[in-house]
Amino acid sequence: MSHQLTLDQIRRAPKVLLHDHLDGGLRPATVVELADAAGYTRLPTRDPAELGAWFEAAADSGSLERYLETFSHTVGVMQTREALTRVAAECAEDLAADGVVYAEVRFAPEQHLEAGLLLEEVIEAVLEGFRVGQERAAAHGRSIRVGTLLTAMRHAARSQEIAELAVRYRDVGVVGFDIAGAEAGHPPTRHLDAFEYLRRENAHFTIHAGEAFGLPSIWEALQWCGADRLGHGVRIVDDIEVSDGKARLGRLAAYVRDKRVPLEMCPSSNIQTGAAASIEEHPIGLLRDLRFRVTVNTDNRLQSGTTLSAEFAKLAEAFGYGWDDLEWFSVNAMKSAFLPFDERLALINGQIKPGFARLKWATE
Ligand SMILES: O=c1[nH]cnc2c1ncn2[C@H]1C[C@H](O)[C@@H](CO)O1
Ligand SMILES: [Zn+2]
Repeated sequence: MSHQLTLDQIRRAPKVLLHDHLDGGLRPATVVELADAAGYTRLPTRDPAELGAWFEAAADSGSLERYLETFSHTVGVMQTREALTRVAAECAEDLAADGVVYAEVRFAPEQHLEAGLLLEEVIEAVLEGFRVGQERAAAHGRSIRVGTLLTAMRHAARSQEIAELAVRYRDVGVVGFDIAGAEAGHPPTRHLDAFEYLRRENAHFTIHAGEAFGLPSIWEALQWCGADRLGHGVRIVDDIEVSDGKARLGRLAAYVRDKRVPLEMCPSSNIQTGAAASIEEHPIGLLRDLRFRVTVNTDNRLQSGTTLSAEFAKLAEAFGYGWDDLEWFSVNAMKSAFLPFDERLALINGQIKPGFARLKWATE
């Protein structure tokens, strides 16, 4: 039974993706075409293959700050309605082609105002793109549902405004809110007003925390801000001591596990930013063994040259994961989605479990 799963097999599994940035998932060829259309001249190369390699190499910096610098080019070419709609449509199509059946994709509307769009126009262009992409995928026999998360940048001061938009658009495709950007020096409590507002509105949010910065950031995100999920959260391992094969959880780690706080882990991204040393040493192995509510994600497919299937393939190789593990991660992710409970259940029982059952049966 314990044969190594291939990338091709994994692509056929019904997967769930909770942490994927719209401006970190463009096709390299699209970046080049959009740059040409907009007269954007700062790309390091106009050759799509070279550009893809450039993004990966530049993001492979060992520092979150330098990793984030690569976004100036993707954000730079995503300043018109047409560009935003195209990028969102291709995102939905690419995820569907990779076998993702439910995705939450995030972006920061405030970064797309350089050519004069209003925040509302940015959001509507992206929602339209996801609608088009889902339709195109369905026409190719691929079912995908995409929910949108609105991100506010943690170094900026627009989180309240963006949180209000997340609530305003919640019945038409926006399912939650997030903060992202450089973590050190920008604690989530700076945006407490926005989080308190969202809680009063019964809205959902996740916070990038415990990626470049350690336990205090995770503690603030959960206990001050009230985050439903943690973006990354890898540093929670700093509160776990392993000796003689036994793990001892500190109070924060115990809280995260006891409360079933979903961890949106992004293995390849963590290696590029220095949050983890290698796939083999990635905390996901320990956290999965300890039954934290771990999910597997891409973060930025362009900067990491990855797909959700490729992330699972790397984990399968490093930790010997098989279908049961992949199903566990997928059900974990679906349980943690910002969708109504009945819709989550319908996806678990209608698509994820039957899909894995078919794959297990076919490869027995
Ligand atoms: O992993 C990340 N940590 C913090 N910020 C990130 C990460 N990946 C992308 N971002 C930033 C850069 C994007 O421009 C922004 C919105 O998607 O979010
Ligand atoms: Zn992220």
